[in-house]
Amino acid sequence: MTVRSFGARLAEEFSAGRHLCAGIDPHAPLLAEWGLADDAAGAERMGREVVAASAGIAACVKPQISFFERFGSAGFLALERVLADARAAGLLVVGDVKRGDIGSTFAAYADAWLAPGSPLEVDAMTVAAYMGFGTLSGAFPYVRDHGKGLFVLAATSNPEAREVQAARRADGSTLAAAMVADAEAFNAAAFGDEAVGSVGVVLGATLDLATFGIETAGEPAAELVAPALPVLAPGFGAQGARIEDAGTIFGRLGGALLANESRSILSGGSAGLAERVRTRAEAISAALAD
Ligand SMILES: O=C(O)c1cc(=O)[nH]c(=O)n1[C@@H]1O[C@H](COP(=O)(O)O)[C@@H](O)[C@H]1O
Repeated sequence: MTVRSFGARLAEEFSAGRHLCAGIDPHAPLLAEWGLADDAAGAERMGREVVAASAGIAACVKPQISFFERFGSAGFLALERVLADARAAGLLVVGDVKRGDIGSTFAAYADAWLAPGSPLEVDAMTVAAYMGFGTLSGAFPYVRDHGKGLFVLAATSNPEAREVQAARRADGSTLAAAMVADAEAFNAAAFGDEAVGSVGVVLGATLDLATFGIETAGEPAAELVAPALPVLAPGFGAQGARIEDAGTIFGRLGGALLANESRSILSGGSAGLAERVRTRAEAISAALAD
């Protein structure tokens, strides 16, 4: 059986006009607001409700591992159930695990999150390549042959990002721009004949990307010449960026954009969740269609 690449599955979402990535971040105050206990069962319930509200509306969901990990093994079991629901609903899942390590141990993280049949199997995971892009190589067989994806932290949405990620390497490029270039080079080599690559980057929507040496000028259509670079963009909503401005913020990088909102979708209780997911999904497709 031919396995479809992660990029091909993303391309299908984008063609259907879906660009929202709904975050699953069961913060303690949000669980309280939902009338749920701050325990694994509460986190599971919130996660499964987000999955149900996102199916067919969002392009993907993004569970943040920390909120499950704090409950130990019960939290991991809760996450496994959320992941099973997402798979059954046909939703892409980006595991927000931000893994990074020397190559030999990073490979085991890749086995945990990307190996087909693993209890924690997701479609793509967030990774840190600050120990060198090559440390990610243990994940490449899953990406090339098993339809998996990576999102490499490049210019993150937090205010402290600049001191590290705008720093220049010996070759003159910023660390952030080098991550983008490495991801693009991987995609060109492994997925040159596809519309969308399978290795993407994380670029914060809160940033002036030009100051990180990342060029956004141009239209998304031009970027889709192939393979387009998937961009996971957190920072909308609670961190201050407006989803309506996504087209302006990302320019040519808007073609393969996944816009994430977590707290702004989750806050307000369970009752209005489906409506909040729907309005954010409509707002991001409108912003990128303009
Ligand atoms: O990799 C991420 O998802 C991520 C990268 C980044 O640069 N900034 C960032 O906020 N995130 C994650 O995106 C989510 C943002 O949540 P809200 O600020 O509540 O929308 C959290 O799960 C963060 O851990």
